[in-house]
Amino acid sequence: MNYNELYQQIATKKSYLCVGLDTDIRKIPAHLHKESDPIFAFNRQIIDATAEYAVAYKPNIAFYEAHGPQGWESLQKTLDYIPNECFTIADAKRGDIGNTSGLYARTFFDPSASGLNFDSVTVAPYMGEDSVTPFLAYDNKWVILLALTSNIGSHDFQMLPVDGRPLFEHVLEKAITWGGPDRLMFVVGATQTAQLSRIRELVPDHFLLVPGVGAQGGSLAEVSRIGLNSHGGLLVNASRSILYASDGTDFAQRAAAEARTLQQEMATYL
Ligand SMILES: O=C(O)c1cc(=O)[nH]c(=O)n1[C@@H]1O[C@H](COP(=O)(O)O)[C@@H](O)[C@H]1O
Repeated sequence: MNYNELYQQIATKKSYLCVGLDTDIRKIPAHLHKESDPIFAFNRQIIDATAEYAVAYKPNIAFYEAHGPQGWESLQKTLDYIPNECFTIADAKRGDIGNTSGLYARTFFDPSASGLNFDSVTVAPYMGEDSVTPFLAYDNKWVILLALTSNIGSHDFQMLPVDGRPLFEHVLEKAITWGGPDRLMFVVGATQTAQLSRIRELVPDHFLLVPGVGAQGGSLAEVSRIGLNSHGGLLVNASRSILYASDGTDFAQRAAAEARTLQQEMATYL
């Protein structure tokens, strides 16, 4: 999916909601455990319930690969089920020496190799340019680079001063020389709004993937006030607050209600 198609979808749905498919077998409703593939059975109903409110879906790969081959199968079926108009994110946080990154890119971007055909993958910047550029070698595929993450550990390295400025600023400045706003996005945690104006100064046109509203307590209002640009420019993710709004047979209805509440708030900011 390209930049304009993504923006068009945001404008049409009046939403920049990304539903995170962090599907935890221990948290899904008991009645689904009798299904042959409980994870897919859960995801299918979540996708059906939220697709009118969401522009993107983000399966977190850990929740699938933890189950071995059966988990990869659930992931494949889930990806194939996501409506075509929605942007898809493999939240895998990969990155390694060049030839290894090349194989990670094939895993998520080359259906003839792996069966998977994601629009984007999350990548860690720590190993530098040659660990990131193999993901940029695929047409119409995106890298979503970790810039300033939502967790407390973000202070350990990302906020460390380097030449008088936090390390994450150097990551942003360097990375925009590798890919433009049509190929590269950045992860910025919703808990990091104190840094968001500065981030928007450095990358005014790039999309930001913003996780951390809902269960991690980030403010959609604050993120939107500072982070939106003329093309939307944000994908705001919520996972647990949508997926596990109920653990009963009404889980999909409750997920829809959560997604709708977020979408309606987003519509007021667009
Ligand atoms: O890359 C991510 O998506 C990510 C980056 C980050 O800084 N913080 C963060 O929470 N995430 C992911 O976003 C999702 C957040 O889930 P909830 O807190 O349940 O909404 C999880 O899949 C995390 O792995």
